[in-house]
Amino acid sequence: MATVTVLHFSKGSCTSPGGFVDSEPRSFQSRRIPNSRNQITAYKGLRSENIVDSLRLQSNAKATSTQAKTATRRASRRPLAVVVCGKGMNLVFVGAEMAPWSKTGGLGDVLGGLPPAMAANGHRVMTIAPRYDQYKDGWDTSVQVELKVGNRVETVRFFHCYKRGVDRVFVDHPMFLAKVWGKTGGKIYGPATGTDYEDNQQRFSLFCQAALEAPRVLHLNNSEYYSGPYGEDVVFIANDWHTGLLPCYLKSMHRSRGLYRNAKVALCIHNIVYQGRFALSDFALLNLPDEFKSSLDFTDGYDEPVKGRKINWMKAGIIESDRVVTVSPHYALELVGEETGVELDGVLRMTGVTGIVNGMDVNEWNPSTDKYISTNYDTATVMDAKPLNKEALQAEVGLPVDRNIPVVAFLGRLEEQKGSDIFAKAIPEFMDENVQVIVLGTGKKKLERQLAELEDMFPDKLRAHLKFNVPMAHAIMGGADLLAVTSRFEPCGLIQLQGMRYGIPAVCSTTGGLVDTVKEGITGFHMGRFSANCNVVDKEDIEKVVKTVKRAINVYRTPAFAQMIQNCMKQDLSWKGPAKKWEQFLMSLGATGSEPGIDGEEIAPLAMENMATP
Ligand SMILES: Nc1ncnc2c1ncn2[C@@H]1O[C@H](COP(=O)(O)OP(=O)(O)O[C@H]2O[C@H](CO)[C@@H](O)[C@H](O)[C@H]2O)[C@@H](O)[C@H]1O
Repeated sequence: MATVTVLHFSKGSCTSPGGFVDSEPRSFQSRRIPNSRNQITAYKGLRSENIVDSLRLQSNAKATSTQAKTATRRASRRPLAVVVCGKGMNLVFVGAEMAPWSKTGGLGDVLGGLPPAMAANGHRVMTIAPRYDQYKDGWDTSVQVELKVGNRVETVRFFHCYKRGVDRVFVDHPMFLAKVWGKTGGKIYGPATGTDYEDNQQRFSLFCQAALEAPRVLHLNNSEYYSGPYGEDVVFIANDWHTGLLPCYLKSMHRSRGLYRNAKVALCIHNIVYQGRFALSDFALLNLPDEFKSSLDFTDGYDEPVKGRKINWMKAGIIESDRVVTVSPHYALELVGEETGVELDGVLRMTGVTGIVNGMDVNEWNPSTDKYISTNYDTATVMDAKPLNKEALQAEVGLPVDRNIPVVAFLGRLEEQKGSDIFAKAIPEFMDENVQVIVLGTGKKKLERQLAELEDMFPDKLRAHLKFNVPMAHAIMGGADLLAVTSRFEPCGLIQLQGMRYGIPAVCSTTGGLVDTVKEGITGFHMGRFSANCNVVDKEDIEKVVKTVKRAINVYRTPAFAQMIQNCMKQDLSWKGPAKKWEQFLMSLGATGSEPGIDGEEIAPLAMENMATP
C-alpha cells in the first residue's frame, strides 16, 4: 500500500469580488500510488502490513492500472498517509540573494533554507542566483548561453555546486561579478543602501533569461537520486520584483517556440515595497513583445524615477505568474488591503495571494552548538547559561557587566520598514528603567546617526553597533533578554524566529508575520499596529513602544518570564512545517508530472552534512 494524499487549494475567503487570500489548504481531493520512479519510504509508526505492501509495490513497480486501483481502494480503508511516496517535483528557485553565498537580509536566508527543506522532502531542487564572487565551492560547468539584453548579445556562464541536496547554480557575468565583491552588503542592488545601479533592468533581464535556460541546458549528476537536465516540466519560484520578468520571458521566448509548455511559475513576494518601477520608455530595453506592455504599465503619483506613467516589474510578475505566494498568512491579508498593498492591492485582489509563514535555519541558529556564544544551552540549561552569555555580551560591547539588568536588543536593517526611528525616539522614554539596550544594524545614514547620538546620550546603558556582523548577531541572541521588533510592516520577519529559538521573547508591533509567529503573553509582547506612513514618527507609536517595553521588563522580573523562555524555545521553527505547506501550494499549480515528495526523515540528515562553504 502506498497512499499519497494530495492537498488542493480551493479559492476561499474572498476579500473583494473575484479576489481571495489562501492561508491553509482546504480540501483533500485525490490519492495516487507510486510509479516506477517513486521512492518508497517507511516511517515511524508504520504498521507492518503497510511495509509489506510497500515492498511488494516497490518490487512490482510496473503495477497494472487494475492493481493500482485495487491498491488505492485498499489503502482508502486504512489510516491515511502513514506511507508517503512520490517522485516529487522539479523545483527551480530564482533570486538575487542566496545565503550563505550572498545576503542583504531575509530573502537570502529564505533561498538558503527553504530549498534544502524541499530537497529533504524528496523534490529535485535547483536554485539560481548571480555569481557575485569567486565562490570556493562553485565549479565552472563550462556551459555558456547567449542572451539578448537591450541591443547587445551577452554571454553568461553557469557555475554550480551541490549542497544539502540542492543544485546551487550561479549565473556568471561581469554585470554581477564586476560590481559586487563578497557575500553580503547592500551592493547587490546598488552601490549604497537605497541607491539602485543604473543598469539594474539590464542586469535582472539577463538574470531572468539565464534562469530560464539553466534547467534545460545543464546536465547535473551530483544527486544520487536524479541525473541529467531538469528539463521543461519544472516549477519556477520567482522571488521579488527583480524576477518579475521571468514569467514574461517564459511565455515570449520559450512557450512561443513550443518549450516549457507545461512549466509553471509562482511568484513569491518577500516585500511589496520594492517593486522595480522604471520609466515607461525603458520597456524597449526589455526585449518583450508589445502584448506584455499592459502587464507592466503602471501609473503613480510620484516623480521618481520619472513623473507619472511607468513600468512596474513586480506588477508584471504578479499578473504573468500562475500563482502568487507570500511569506505569512497575515501579510497575505495586508497585501490585498488598500493601505498596505502599496498600490498593487487591486492587482493582488484579482490574482489572489497565498500566505505561508517562513521557517528558519535551525542549524545555523542553534544555541546548543553555536560557536559564537560563550556558553551553549538548550531548554534544560537556558536559565543557567543566559546570565553567563549576557555577561560575556555586556563585556564585549563595553556595557556594565551585571546579569540582573535586562538587555533589550534591536537587530536589523536600519530602514523605515523596521521602525528603528520609532525605537530611537522611544528609547529615552524608558531609560529611567534599570535596562540596557544593544542595537546591531546598518542602513540609511540618517537612521545610523540617530542611534549613534543615543549612544552618546546613554554611554552606560546603550550600544549601537552600526555594522553587518554575523558573530555579533549570534552573541546578541545568546545573551539578550528581550528583542524589540518595531516594524511599521513586516512580511514575515526572521529576527523574531531567531530570537525565540534562543529563548528571547519579542516585544513586537502587531503586523504581518509578527502576528502569525508571536503569541501575546506566551512567546512575546504585542505593541499594537503602527502607522504605515514612513515619513513621520507617530507619537502614539512611540507610546506603544515605551508602554510595552516597560510591561515586558516587569514580566522579566517574575517567574512567568521563565515560562515564556521555555514556550519560545520549545517551538519547531524549522523549515520542516513550512516546506510541507510549500509542497501543497506548488502541487496546486498542477505542473505536468508533479507529485508529492516524501516525509523528509530519510534524506534530511544526509543533506545536513554537506554544508555550503562559499
Ligand atoms: N546588522 C546585521 N548583522 C548581521 N545579521 C543581520 C544584520 N541585520 C540583519 N541581519 C540578518 O538578516 C536577516 C534579516 O531578516 P528579516 O526577515 O528581518 O529581513 P528582511 O527585512 O531583509 O527581509 C524580507 O524578507 C524576509 C524573508 O521572506 C521576510 O521575513 C521579511 O519580513 C522581509 O522584510 C536575519 O537573518 C538577520 O539575522
